[in-house]
Amino acid sequence: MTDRMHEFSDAASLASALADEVAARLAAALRDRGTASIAVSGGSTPKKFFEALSTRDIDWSKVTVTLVDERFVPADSDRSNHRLVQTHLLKDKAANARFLPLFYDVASIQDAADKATEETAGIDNPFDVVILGMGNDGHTASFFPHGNNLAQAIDLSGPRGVLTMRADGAGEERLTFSFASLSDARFLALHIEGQGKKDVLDQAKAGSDENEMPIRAVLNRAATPVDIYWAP
Ligand SMILES: O=C(O)[C@H](O)[C@@H](O)[C@H](O)[C@H](O)COP(=O)(O)O
Repeated sequence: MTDRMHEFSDAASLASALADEVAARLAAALRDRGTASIAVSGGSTPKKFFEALSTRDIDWSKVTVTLVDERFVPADSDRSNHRLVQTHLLKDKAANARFLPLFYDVASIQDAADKATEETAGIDNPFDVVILGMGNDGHTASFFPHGNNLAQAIDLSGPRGVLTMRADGAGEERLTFSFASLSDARFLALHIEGQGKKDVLDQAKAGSDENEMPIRAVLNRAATPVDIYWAP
């Protein structure tokens, strides 16, 4: 699938432009269907974008926010993507958005994945907006190289929903939406920053082994063209 590069001079201008585009997409969904949905990634990159998006004046009360993936930690952990989104996005104008977590304090991570699948099943398909990040190892979402459930996670013939992932380099066990849940988002963005991540992207584009660099599954097989947002 073709991707579209959007390059910016700095992280602040990228954050503002991506927030404008996402707010416009969500507003269009609200106008056309009365509701809107967005799944965002965690990590360190999205903070400025989240802060900018939180100020955009749309009817957030009809927007469902969830996570592309989550570490299997409670929301009070400093490793929690829920905590990251609560701190940087779900405030200001976006304070009254509906948030659906992936982590649940249940007996096992599989029970949490099953509950997250059940709780998010009510979100209309496809997502209106999906924001992906990318690690220096070429992972995206929690599709980590050689992850124990990677083949299932990036199999587009698989079901929509949340599955578990364990992998070297992932730290905690992970909860992640499947690629089938994310691939056909109406707006599918990859948000990366720094020359190092640009080099990783170029390396991913130069090869085809998705087990080695799972971002390749998104770049090569996503149903929706990927809009890549990059700043040095
Ligand atoms: O839970 C996570 O860590 C994210 O969802 C993950 O997929 C992230 O997007 C990349 O690891 C990039 O992280 P950085 O932005 O910190 O480089």
